[in-house]
Amino acid sequence: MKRRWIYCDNLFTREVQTVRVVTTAEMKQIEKRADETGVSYQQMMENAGTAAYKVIREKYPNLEKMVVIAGKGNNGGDGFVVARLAAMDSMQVQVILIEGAPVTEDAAANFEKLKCLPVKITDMDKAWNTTESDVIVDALYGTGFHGELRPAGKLACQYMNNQAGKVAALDIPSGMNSDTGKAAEGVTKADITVVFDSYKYAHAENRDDICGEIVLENIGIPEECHA
Ligand SMILES: NC(=O)C1=CN([C@@H]2O[C@H](COP(=O)(O)OP(=O)(O)OC[C@H]3O[C@@H](n4cnc5c(N)ncnc54)[C@H](OP(=O)(O)O)[C@@H]3O)[C@@H](O)[C@H]2O)[C@@H](O)CC1
Ligand SMILES: [K+]
Repeated sequence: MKRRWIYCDNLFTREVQTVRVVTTAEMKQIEKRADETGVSYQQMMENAGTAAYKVIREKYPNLEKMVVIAGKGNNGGDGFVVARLAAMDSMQVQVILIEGAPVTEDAAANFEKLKCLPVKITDMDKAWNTTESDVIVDALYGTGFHGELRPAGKLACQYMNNQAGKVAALDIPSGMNSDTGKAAEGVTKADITVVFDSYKYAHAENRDDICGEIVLENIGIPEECHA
């Protein structure tokens, strides 16, 4: 795998940092290597959701109500982990399924774990008025997003963008192409984006208006898997 680097000039400290940036295909290779070395896909999802939940709690310590907007892929799976941890912390949690039940094995396993917890699982029509929520977790699309938003996704992004609560995007704000940074019409505007393992090219586009604050989190992938 060809490793690419970009240089970020931190405006506050003028410190120049070197960071790793990967394509979606490279990220899949990294995850595959991690799985082969014993860090299972399920464990990576658990670590991603746990890391995101930790960041959300640190940034917004007085949370009482959370809404998770979930897609049917693995980004949605990360969102189910966040929802579970929030419910176990006695937060009021609502999960809104935008495109029905999860279709990937790992996301489906995490969805099942929600069923024994006091989590409201619903679709958009029966959702709470999320103006009452402190934080909205964008777990709709991550690196798997391509093309333009379809009607259900567009409605969900509009819903997130119109709320008073903070929007925390998992990996990539929904509607942004991971490899090109191209933003689809109606893209989610996040206050914070928690990035898993490596920056993607979308994060290097200086779209603070879409990504908000970008926080990179380790999800337990050994360093040698990136080589
Ligand atoms: N691999 C791992 O183990 C780990 C992965 N992790 C996480 O997984 C994320 C990547 O997951 P992913 O590859 O499942 O893709 P994801 O971003 O959920 O989206 C796919 C879904 O979106 C849909 N879709 C796409 N475009 C669309 C459109 N325009 N309009 C409507 N739908 C559209 C597409 O549907 P389709 O186009 O196939 O009909 C499919 O159902 C990654 O960002 C990270 O958060 C972490 O947990 C760490 C471990
Ligand atoms: K997302």
